[in-house]
Amino acid sequence: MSSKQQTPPEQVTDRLFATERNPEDFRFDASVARVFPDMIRRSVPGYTTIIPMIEVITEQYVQPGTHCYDLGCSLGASTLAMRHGIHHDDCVLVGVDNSSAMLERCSHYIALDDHDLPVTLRCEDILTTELSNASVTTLNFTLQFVPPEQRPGLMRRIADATLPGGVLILSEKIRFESEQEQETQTRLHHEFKRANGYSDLEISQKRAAIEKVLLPETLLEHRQRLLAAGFDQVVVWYQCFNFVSMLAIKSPSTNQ
Ligand SMILES: C[S@@+](CC[C@H](N)C(=O)[O-])C[C@H]1O[C@@H](n2cnc3c(N)ncnc32)[C@H](O)[C@@H]1O
Ligand SMILES: O=C(O)C(=O)C[C@]1(C(=O)O)C=C[C@@H](O)C=C1
Repeated sequence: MSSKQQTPPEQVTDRLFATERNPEDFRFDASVARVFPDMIRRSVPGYTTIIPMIEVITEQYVQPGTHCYDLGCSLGASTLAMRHGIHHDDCVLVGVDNSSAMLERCSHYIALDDHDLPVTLRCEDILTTELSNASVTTLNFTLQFVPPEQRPGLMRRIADATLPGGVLILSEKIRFESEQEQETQTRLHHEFKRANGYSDLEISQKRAAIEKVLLPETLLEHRQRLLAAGFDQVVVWYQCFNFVSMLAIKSPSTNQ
């Protein structure tokens, strides 16, 4: 998928939840794709730090002649960060998303990005997309939308596809064992949204819309599943309120 155009897609302010609407589960449809850069920047504390760090981490762990995957690539922000961190022209970079509305816009952003490494976009389910020979894989706020019972299988498939010395960058909204901490971190997250111009109505309607589709887990659940899947080390390299990013590493000495 590639189409060169001179102007980027219009930058639109997210007002999707600003007026009263019927309760409906959140979906990555065309209306979300249209406002997504604004929505994710104003909703996810640390997103604007995490994206450039994905470039730094990719640069550190990418291996020549390997595949790099961005699973749930949306408009390609994390894909482009990976692209800028890859300095081997024999690497293959693949972005996967099952929202055609997202991928259509993603292809424009990729065409506008002045960089030689080609990006392959697949409109596929990350649960079944082919993965192999991977040095760096990214799940930047995507696993949280996968049904929990499907998560162990996906983690195993990623770990099996990852070469010795390779990594998974996993960013997620998390929940906390302690009710008190859960309440404090949620309040601070909502304050972050308020500081970014979201009203109480927008915050509460978005909360209701994502309640059944964005299912956060604890850091311990993530860590245990990553280790059980075949990664050797899990490092939390970023946290702001209830949003974290982890690095799951396969030891260079691990035999496949
Ligand atoms: C929060 S967005 C990811 C943001 C993006 N990684 C970034 O850094 O800007 C989650 C994305 O995952 C995609 N997604 C969710 N479940 C998926 C699945 N099972 N297969 C493919 N894509 C999926 C959604 O369509 C959405 O575009
Ligand atoms: O948790 C929330 O309140 C959010 O709005 C988070 C979140 C996310 O983490 O992906 C939810 C949906 C959109 O993709 C943008 C942000």
